[in-house]
Amino acid sequence: MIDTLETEPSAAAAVFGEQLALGRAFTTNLATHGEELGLIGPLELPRLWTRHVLNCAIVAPLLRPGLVGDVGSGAGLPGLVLAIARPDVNFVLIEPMERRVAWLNSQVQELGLQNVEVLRARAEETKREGSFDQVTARAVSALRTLLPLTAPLLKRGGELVLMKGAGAPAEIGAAEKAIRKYKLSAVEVLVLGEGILSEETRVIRATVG
Ligand SMILES: C[S@@+](CC[C@H](N)C(=O)[O-])C[C@H]1O[C@@H](n2cnc3c(N)ncnc32)[C@H](O)[C@@H]1O
Repeated sequence: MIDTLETEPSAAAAVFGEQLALGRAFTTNLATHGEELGLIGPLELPRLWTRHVLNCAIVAPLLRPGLVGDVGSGAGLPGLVLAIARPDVNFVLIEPMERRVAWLNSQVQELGLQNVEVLRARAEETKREGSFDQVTARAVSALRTLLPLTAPLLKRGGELVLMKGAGAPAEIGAAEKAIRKYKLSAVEVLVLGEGILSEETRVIRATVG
């Protein structure tokens, strides 16, 4: 099915609230420029709104006021989408690729987002260890290799909110050593969007220290 910005309207209204027009504006920009800029594959364009934007936005209620780092933001998923949905939260989008950083900066400017800093860096080279209340990531790497990139960025008591596929429980099993090394507790898989989105979103959530 090819979706439009009107697909799944109740989920869209619930996750974006008053920010819905901005969420749609970002999606339109990404649909228009995403393929030529190498941000989104042609096969993903027909389901950009539901599978990518709404699937990211559904994570918004898990965030709390404070500073969130999004590792490997790429086209802005989930970081820019979450920054739109949660203007009460500050975000640092961490992305090493110049072209993607230029895209993220252009969207921050065009959409007038006041709560976003874009940082061109690899996560392990940011020098922002211990800075963030929460860290998000989506489609960057398997949990075992993602933890060394994300966990050190958190303050003590901070939280990882990592978007994952159906293999999330197996990823946790394979990451046991890293989970111990980074002193993660309350490691859990949350399934979001059940009965609201056509495709549910899975999140691995864990606390550090
Ligand atoms: C497959 S893309 C996913 C992008 C976006 N999160 C999404 O869900 O569409 C992976 C992104 O992670 C970035 N990346 C890879 N290694 C990284 C690292 N060590 N630190 C920060 N970002 C990294 C890449 O440049 C790329 O933009």
